[in-house]
Amino acid sequence: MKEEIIREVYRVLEDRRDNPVDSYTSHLMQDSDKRAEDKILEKVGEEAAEVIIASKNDENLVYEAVDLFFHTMVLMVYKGVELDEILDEFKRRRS
Ligand SMILES: N=c1c2ncn([C@@H]3O[C@H](COP(=O)(O)OP(=O)(O)OP(=O)(O)O)[C@@H](O)[C@H]3O)c2ncn1[C@@H]1O[C@H](COP(=O)(O)O)[C@@H](O)[C@H]1O
Repeated sequence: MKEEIIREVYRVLEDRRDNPVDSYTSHLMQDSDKRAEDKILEKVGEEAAEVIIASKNDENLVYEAVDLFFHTMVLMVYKGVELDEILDEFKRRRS
C-alpha cells in the first residue's frame, strides 16, 4: 500500500542514524560544528516557514509540506521516537 512509503523512509532514516554514511540525512543527525538537534530544529523551522509561503502563494504546497513532514520525521528518528508511537497517537485521536 502507498502508505508503506512512510514506514520505508522512517526505516532508512533509522539506518542513517545508526549506520552513518556520507549523506544529507546522516550529516544532519551527526553532531558537527552545530549540535545535530539544533541543525534539525533549524530545518523544521525553515520548512514550516516555506509551507506558510507556499500556502499563501498557492504554489509548491505539496513539495514544501513533504519537506516539513520529512524533517519532522528526521527529528523524531534523531530523538528515538518509534514510528508506531506517532501512528498510535493518530489512532488515539480518532476515538
Ligand atoms: N525524503 C527525503 C527528503 N526530502 C527532502 N530532503 C532533503 O532535504 C533538503 C531540503 O533542504 P532545502 O530546503 O535547503 O532544499 P530544497 O528544498 O531543495 O530547496 P529550498 O527548500 O531551500 O527551496 C534537500 O537537501 C533535500 O534533498 C530529503 N532527503 C532525503 N529524503 C529521503 O531520505 C532518504 C535518505 O536520504 P540520504 O540519507 O540523504 O541519502 C532518501 O532516500 C529519501 O527517501
